[in-house]
Amino acid sequence: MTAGSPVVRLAGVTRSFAQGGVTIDVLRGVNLSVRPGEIVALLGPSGSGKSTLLQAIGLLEGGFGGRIEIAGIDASKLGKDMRAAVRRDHIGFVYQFHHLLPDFNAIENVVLPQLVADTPRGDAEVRATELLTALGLGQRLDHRPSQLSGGEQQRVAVARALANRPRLVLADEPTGNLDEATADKVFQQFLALVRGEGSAALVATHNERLAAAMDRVVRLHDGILEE
Ligand SMILES: Nc1ncnc2c1ncn2[C@@H]1O[C@H](COP(=O)(O)OP(=O)(O)OP(=O)(O)O)[C@@H](O)[C@H]1O
Repeated sequence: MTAGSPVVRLAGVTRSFAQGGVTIDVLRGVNLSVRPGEIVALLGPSGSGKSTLLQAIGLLEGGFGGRIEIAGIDASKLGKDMRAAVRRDHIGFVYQFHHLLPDFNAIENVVLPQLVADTPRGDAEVRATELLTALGLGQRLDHRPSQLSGGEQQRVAVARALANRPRLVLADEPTGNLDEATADKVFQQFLALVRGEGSAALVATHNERLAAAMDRVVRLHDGILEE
């Protein structure tokens, strides 16, 4: 990938689901470019296909039409293993519910994805400690998820998403599960950290106020993306 080339480039991305003999066209030709370091809000009503679009970009499933490029790699025609490799090397995920491993403490949850990416354990622990400390969790490193508040759990999930220095962070309602005050605080920390790391991000949200804090807003409407 050359310096200025997009982290994500979608051209004519489609996705349909067959349900009880009826086909719903959820994505009907989505075009999108995200530049390195750019933080983009993905707005759209419930059921408009935001999660489906993040799944396309996250290379989690097949079944999409059109072209999906991640970090200059045409992922549309890759098999499952190659898609997993692109995902591991370039993408971090934050979900509405944290999906942390319950039997592992905060630092281990942030170390594990780095071990999967062949980072030596010592380096992975240093990185995890730095990220968690930057998120205000320096005193919570050895707490398991059940010993953390909802906001703290989401911050561990943010640290985990950034652990492998992804070029792209995909976030699906990352603070949708938190009360408003906590959501605002966690979201500001998320934005500051992503900006500091220089990662690009695409953040699905219903929240216009959070969207306004990002660099650009795109909206899904009738299966098409509008600026
Ligand atoms: N695996 C599936 N099989 C059938 N239909 C699906 C499947 N996944 C999603 N859909 C349908 O696709 C549409 C878009 O769903 P999606 O979850 O992407 O919307 P969303 O914008 O993320 O919604 P929300 O904001 O409520 O999370 C919905 O009508 C949903 O029912």
